[in-house]
Amino acid sequence: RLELKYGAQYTGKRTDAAMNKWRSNRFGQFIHWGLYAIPGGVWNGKTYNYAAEFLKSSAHISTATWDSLMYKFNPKKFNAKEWAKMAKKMGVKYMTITTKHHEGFCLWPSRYTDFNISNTPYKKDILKEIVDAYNAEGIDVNFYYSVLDWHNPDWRYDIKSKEDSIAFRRYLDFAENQLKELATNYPTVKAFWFDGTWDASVKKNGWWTLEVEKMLKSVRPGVIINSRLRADDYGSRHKDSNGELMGDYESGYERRLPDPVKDIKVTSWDWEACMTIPENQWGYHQDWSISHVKSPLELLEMLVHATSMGGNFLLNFGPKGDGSIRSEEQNIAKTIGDWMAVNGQVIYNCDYAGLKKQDWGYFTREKGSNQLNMVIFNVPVSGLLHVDVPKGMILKKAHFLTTPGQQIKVEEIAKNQYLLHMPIKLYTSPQVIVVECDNGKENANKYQDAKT
Ligand SMILES: COc1ccc([C@@H]2N[C@@H](C)[C@@H](O)[C@H]2O)cc1
Repeated sequence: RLELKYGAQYTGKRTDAAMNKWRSNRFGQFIHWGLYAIPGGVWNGKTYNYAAEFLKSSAHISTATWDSLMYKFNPKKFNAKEWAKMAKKMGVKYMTITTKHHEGFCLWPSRYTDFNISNTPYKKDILKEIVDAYNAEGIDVNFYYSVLDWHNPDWRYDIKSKEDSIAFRRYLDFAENQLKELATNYPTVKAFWFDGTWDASVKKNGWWTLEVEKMLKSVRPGVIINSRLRADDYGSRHKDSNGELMGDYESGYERRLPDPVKDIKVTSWDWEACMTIPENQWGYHQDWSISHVKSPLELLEMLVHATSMGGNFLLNFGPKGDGSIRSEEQNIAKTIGDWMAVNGQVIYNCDYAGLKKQDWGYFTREKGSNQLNMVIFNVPVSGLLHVDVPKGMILKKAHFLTTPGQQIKVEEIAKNQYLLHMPIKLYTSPQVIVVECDNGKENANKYQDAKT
């Protein structure tokens, strides 16, 4: 083991109230909103297929030209309460919003740069309106903050000269001041989601990433920091040079999920996957026909998949420049919300159940509960759901969550193996079966292994 000054500050999962709440939330809404939402991926009549929040670079737009979009930011259809109501109906328990994306434009009236909401026609502190509206719906709010900043002249991708190190040190002070401002002026913030930390300049300043983590936790005790902020003494990111996870949860799953078999080790730490609805658009893009757009059920399966592996799922919305929410996103919020209203108990406060992944779907389990949840996406033509249980676990009664009176047959077919007999019919949404189980009891070993 290496002696590290800027490595992981602790090992294992945090078990304080703030982290327990973050973990039990499970389902969150990501919001990417900034100047990039105004052009929405189109510039001088040309549509750029790359991620809309990167239009400045994909269309080779000068910083002066891009930054003048600030004078056009005046979202006439913006209504924070409507956004929050939609999110509530979708069933999210938290929301993470881009306070500042790579473009450097700040949604809050920062003292440390004029490139912020107060110098737009909108003028008002739009971040405060959003935080207050979501908190009023009982939804926790977290802040996304990009360390990478295309606007600030002191930003550096690498440190190659004395000038670079002097300028970048000014930049790090600027960023730390902004973060202190956010943690101080928005006291209900629960977590910080850092992005734009992959460049050499940041990797060479691991000390700063720990200083920021400590500062935020002193200004806002209990606040939660993602691993993506952190670099250690040797520039190792997310996990330090001893392989220990830095920050409070792993944030390496972006537009992808851990494999239920190959990546089963993620169940031993906290993690979150963030996901776009199109293949790769975080900010609003006018034309979603350029890629696959995930269906509500595709996204719902990802949420269940994440919960089944002990992780959170952060689903991204990209509001338009006028503050309205596109119909595809409204539809997804409604469809997922309808399912969550009935079945949310198999997501909220649920975790990895400790059983082997089966083809028909996912297991989840509420901490300490003797109830096993089965969420079925792929109904087998036989109607027989195979379940392998860990030694000493016994399955008893089972029923669909929505029809507790109607028993589902639980058949023990071999040692630690069961089949549940699912009525064969057309199902048009994911089915939930709850199974009463006993642990720690040895089932009579009435099955012997074949001699081979
Ligand atoms: C160079 O690759 C990327 C990919 C995505 C990002 C940003 N991270 C996501 C969470 C979005 O904010 C996206 O713009 C930045 C650089």
